[in-house]
Amino acid sequence: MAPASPLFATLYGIAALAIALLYFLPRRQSFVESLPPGPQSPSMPTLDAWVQYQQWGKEYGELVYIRKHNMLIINNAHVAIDLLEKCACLYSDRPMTQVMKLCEADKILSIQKTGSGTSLIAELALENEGKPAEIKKIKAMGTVSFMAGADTIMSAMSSFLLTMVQNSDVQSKARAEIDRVIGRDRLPMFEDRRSLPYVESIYRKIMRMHPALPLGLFHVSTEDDFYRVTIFLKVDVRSSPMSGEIMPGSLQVEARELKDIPRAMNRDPNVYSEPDTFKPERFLDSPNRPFTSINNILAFGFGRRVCVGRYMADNTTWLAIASVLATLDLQKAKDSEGNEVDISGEYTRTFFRHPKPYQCSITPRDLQARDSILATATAD
Ligand code: HEM
Repeated sequence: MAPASPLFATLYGIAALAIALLYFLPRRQSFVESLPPGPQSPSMPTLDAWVQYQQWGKEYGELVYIRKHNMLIINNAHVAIDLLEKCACLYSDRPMTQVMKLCEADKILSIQKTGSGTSLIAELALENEGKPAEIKKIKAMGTVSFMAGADTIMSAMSSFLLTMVQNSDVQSKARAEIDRVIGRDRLPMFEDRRSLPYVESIYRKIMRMHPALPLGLFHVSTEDDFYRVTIFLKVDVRSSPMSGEIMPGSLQVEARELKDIPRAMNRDPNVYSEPDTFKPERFLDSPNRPFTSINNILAFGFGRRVCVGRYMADNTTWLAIASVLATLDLQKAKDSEGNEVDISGEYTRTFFRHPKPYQCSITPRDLQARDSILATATAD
């Protein structure tokens, strides 16, 4: 075949360029417009941040983008599952500031890494086989787990105690269920759990209404990504930078730091009617409830970063709740004239959320309950 003349080659080139421009430019524009909405240059809340985040969720939608801080706030459980679980390989890093590095926080497993398997600890232990110093650091994970576990379970238990003091009718119903199913001769055991739906509902309700970490923990994305936009844009994203900055003209959905807000998700009025009212009965309405998967307890977070201590936390908290209900009577405290002392029900406004100190009365239900409690102290 005869070679094309230079004139034809030039004309073909111009035509191809024009078609490419027509094809790309409108989409580039629509992509830029498709960045999630959010407040412009907001001042970021330091106390009760979840309240402001939830408010932004109401104003801007389930994904709120804070451009100034390069941060996405996720207020909706379905979006959190789509991004943090279904695309977990992209959204499972943790933020690491210079100050954290200077404090050697990059050695703490729960703040690291990447990785491809399901167990980060196992992966690191294998990588560091034969290096005692590194293995020692991996073992230090136990200490971090203790810190992560102690405050969170304490928060759940404090919320439970406060809620029972404020709702003695709920306490009585739970106690009646335990007496009917287990009797009075022994304390509840794990084997009893599925026979105690009302107690389970109380536990689930506490975890829903009072997540110990109402803001969750930051996830950081390691690559650009698109969500609910066309495949065409998805392909183009591969050429865009991973710096986490929005580059002019790059087709990038900004998703560097993500905050999932368990508190907002747990109080989503589209999912829960009267989300702020403590009514465990509502968990009993559908056939499987309240015994659904532990994955439905959003307070434990999402994806590859989901709380590693959640089975321990779930069992420990449930057993403590069931044992307290079986043996103790929780009431408002009384002053010297016999009047009930009011409880403000206020919570701390910081990272770990706890009820503020309040007065209450905790006594054994009766002599039999007292004996059951004392027997645990002498049991083998
Ligand atoms: C009621 C009790 C607990 C609650 C509500 C809770 C909640 C959470 C949440 C929200 C996260 C972040 C998840 C995410 O980023 O998506 C987390 C992470 C973590 N939790 Fe818990 N937790 C509890 C108990 C425990 C216990 C008992 C342990 C250890 C024995 C523990 C160890 C950890 C660790 C090590 C991480 C970091 C995991 C990682 O970054 O890969 N937690 N927890």
